[in-house]
Amino acid sequence: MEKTCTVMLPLTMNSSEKPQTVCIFGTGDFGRSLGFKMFQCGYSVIFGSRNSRMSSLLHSGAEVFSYSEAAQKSDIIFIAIHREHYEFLRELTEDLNGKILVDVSNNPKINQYPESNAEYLAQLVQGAYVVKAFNTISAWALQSGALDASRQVFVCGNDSKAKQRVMDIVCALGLTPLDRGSLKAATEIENYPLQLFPMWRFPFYLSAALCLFFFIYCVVRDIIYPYVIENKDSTFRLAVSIPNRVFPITALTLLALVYLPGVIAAILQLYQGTKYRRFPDWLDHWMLCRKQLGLVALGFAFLHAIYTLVIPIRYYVRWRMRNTTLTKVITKEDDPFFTSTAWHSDSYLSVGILGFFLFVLLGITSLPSVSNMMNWREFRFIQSKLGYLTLILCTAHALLYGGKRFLSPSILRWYLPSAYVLALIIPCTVLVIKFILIMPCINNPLKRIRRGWERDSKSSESALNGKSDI
Ligand SMILES: Cc1cc2nc3c(=O)[nH]c(=O)nc-3n(C[C@H](O)[C@H](O)[C@H](O)COP(=O)(O)OP(=O)(O)OC[C@H]3O[C@@H](n4cnc5c(N)ncnc54)[C@H](O)[C@@H]3O)c2cc1C
Ligand SMILES: NC(=O)C1=CN([C@@H]2O[C@H](COP(=O)(O)OP(=O)(O)OC[C@H]3O[C@@H](n4cnc5c(N)ncnc54)[C@H](OP(=O)(O)O)[C@@H]3O)[C@@H](O)[C@H]2O)C=CC1
Ligand code: HEM
Ligand SMILES: [Fe+3]
Repeated sequence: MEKTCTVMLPLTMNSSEKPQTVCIFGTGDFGRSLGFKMFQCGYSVIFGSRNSRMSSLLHSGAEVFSYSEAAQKSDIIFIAIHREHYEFLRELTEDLNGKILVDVSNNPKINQYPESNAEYLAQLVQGAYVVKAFNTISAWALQSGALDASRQVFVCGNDSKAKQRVMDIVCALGLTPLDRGSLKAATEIENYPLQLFPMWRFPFYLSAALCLFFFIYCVVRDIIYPYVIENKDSTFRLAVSIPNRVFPITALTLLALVYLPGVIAAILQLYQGTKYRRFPDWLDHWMLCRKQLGLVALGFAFLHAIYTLVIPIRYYVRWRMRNTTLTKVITKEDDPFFTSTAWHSDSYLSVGILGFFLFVLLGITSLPSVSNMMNWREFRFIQSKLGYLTLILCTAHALLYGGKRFLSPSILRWYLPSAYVLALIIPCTVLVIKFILIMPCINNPLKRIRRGWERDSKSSESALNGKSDI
């Protein structure tokens, strides 16, 4: 669960105290916005600039000096300048000695330089304490106050006192500081705003691949097969029928893939007899993007629910109903009511609706504002226990929908079973393995491993004991 770490610090300055003076190098977009925000929050702001004339763009009360003069007036300096222009700071080494320099810079490309901008700044001005911060907050957001995106400010630096000073300022501006450790973390912090939804990439590509596969599969079975065998044009199915197969199948498969890494992890832990060995990278990454996988699955389930709503108003469905009724009337054929069929239809629909309800509940509890109100046990109860219940209900929905036809040879077309049969493979596998894992004879050793017990250390211990006995 991703919880934000909020460092609790006093937000306001004591009004009887003299306002703290901060210095900003650079009167560009970011420098001006940061200066304005700090001014609003009670700081006294001075700017260092190549041109020490007061600009009309700066807030009233701001003072502008040459870089060298400004540096002498404050012990904390924000460097709101692009990295390529840092070189002149070398000449100010004396003025900047012992000062805290806050590097706010970003680069246009990931890993553009061998070292991070903050480390480069630390090399240029050796006697200063460099802290990386604020690069994830945009100038526009600072100025407009509309911090719609993240309020998190990643901070890193080698000097803890300097870092704390910067974090105090972050808090005073109403933002959330996140301590990322030493200046070595600057590369990662600088790459962060350049990444485009990194945790969503795997779920996105996976769902696109699944959709494409099932789409082609359904086109072959439901459009090409009737055309080749009966010369029937079923292309109209491309609009609703096939999407309403592909989307729920993708949703169910993705939901199962949310719970698959958990069982693989449990099997690995049992096999290795310890929880202290790292999972392989692919499994680690998979575990970390389960939330995103789950939310993409929820999106597809929503599409299925909406497509299902329109079934009764479809021309094809109404035509078939009219046609069946007319045929029955003409042939004077009886149309008996089968309670078992009614049960079958109602039960798969009801199980689907309940599954969908729990699915939505999982989605709601993944909202930070909701998950922040829950403790760890409550969150795990919903995500893990109710999550499995969701998987059981959705799998049962598809199984019941298949009903008796499920594996009958008559539904094979060119030896291909219905798409939902394929869709059931992963969910059923996950549920069967989970069922085996929760059996006491397997669950108990697993629980012990998770509490820190190690099989190897015990066997090596007993081997040692054996040796000492000899
Ligand atoms: C709509 C939707 C929304 C979701 N939202 C969220 C969300 O907001 N946040 C979220 O985290 N997930 C979310 N998920 C994903 C999923 O529900 C959770 O990850 C859930 O907790 C998985 O349960 P589990 O029982 O499989 O795994 P877990 O119980 O988490 O773990 C499975 C196994 O891995 C082991 N394990 C896990 N981590 C470690 C570790 N670090 N070291 C050693 N062993 C470890 C456990 O001991 C256990 O054996 C969402 C899913 C859906 C469908
Ligand atoms: N804009 C944004 O939303 C964000 C910007 N940042 C970072 O903040 C820093 C400043 O960005 P931004 O304000 O947008 O950029 P601007 O181009 O608007 O401002 C850069 C400032 O650097 C100063 N400067 C010093 N030396 C030179 C030089 N040789 N040539 C040109 N300018 C020089 C100038 O100030 P003067 O004329 O007073 O000397 C100039 O105004 C960058 O490192 C950027 O990555 C980080 C997060 C968001
Ligand atoms: C509001 C809740 C739901 C309703 C009313 C509902 C209804 C239906 C209906 C009517 C069908 C048959 C479609 C057809 O005949 O073409 C169907 C099929 C199916 N549903 Fe649902 N469903 C719901 C939720 C879900 C959820 C949450 C999942 C799983 C994530 C799911 C997975 C499936 C699958 C896999 C099929 C088989 C698709 C096929 O091959 O045709 N459903 N559902
Ligand atoms: Fe989480």
